[in-house]
Amino acid sequence: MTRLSVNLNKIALLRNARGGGEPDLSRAAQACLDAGAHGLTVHPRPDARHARAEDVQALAGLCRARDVEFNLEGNPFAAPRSGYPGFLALCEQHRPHQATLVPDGDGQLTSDHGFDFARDADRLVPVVAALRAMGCRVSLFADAGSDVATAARVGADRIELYTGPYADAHASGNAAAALAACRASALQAQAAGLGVNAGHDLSQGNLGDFLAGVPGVLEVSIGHALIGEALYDGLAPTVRRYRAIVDAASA
Ligand SMILES: CC(=O)[C@@H](O)[C@H](O)COP(=O)(O)O
Ligand SMILES: NCC(=O)COP(=O)(O)O
Repeated sequence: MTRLSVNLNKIALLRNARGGGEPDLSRAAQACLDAGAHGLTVHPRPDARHARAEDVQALAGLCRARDVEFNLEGNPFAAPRSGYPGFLALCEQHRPHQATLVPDGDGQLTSDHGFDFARDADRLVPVVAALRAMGCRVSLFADAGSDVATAARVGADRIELYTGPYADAHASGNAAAALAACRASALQAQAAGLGVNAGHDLSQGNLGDFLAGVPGVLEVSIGHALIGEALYDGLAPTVRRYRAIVDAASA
């Protein structure tokens, strides 16, 4: 069964544009859960452009109260700074159910690659161990075609396949090769004992084909397209449509 985690970064981005409290992240979170989202995701960035440390606290509490998964994303190697205590500190304070590690540079517009496992494996080992000791499931952002089995050797529970290239290929009408690469990496990860999540630029237009082509995806985290589509159709109806897609793929 594939679970839907709604990423709320873009609600926070809109709120921050005016510096006040609207749109209210907790209200949006409640609406997503009421409409059937299985969990919530945020990816606070060190520049605090969208989700912030106080949002992490609020959403962690809400997810605990609603007994749903809270997925916190971030780069464990990014330096703490004013307003961003660092990814491990956020996990230590708020204990997300899942910590998804993403190797973003500080200045990146958005996530655009997974870990280089040959280079990063050694320094991931203590980080993964520390997060697991906090009780977090650990997922590592991974490119299709990378050496995903290494994620098991560093102690991770899951990988999250970076689906940006698949989404781009789907938009240009020729997703077969990108989908085959995701499928091969998912099978490789599963053979190594890892669970497989997926995310980035998934949308109502490409999600069904993705789930039909990649077996056993446990969770998709979706934000940018979902929040954009919700501008036209409303947040609750949009979440319900995503739920229908993941439910159909899981049937
Ligand atoms: C890991 C991933 O693909 C998402 O977290 C994505 O990075 C969303 O972040 P932004 O909303 O900052 O683009
Ligand atoms: N992990 C991916 C995520 O949380 C959402 O990515 P996007 O849908 O905002 O591109």
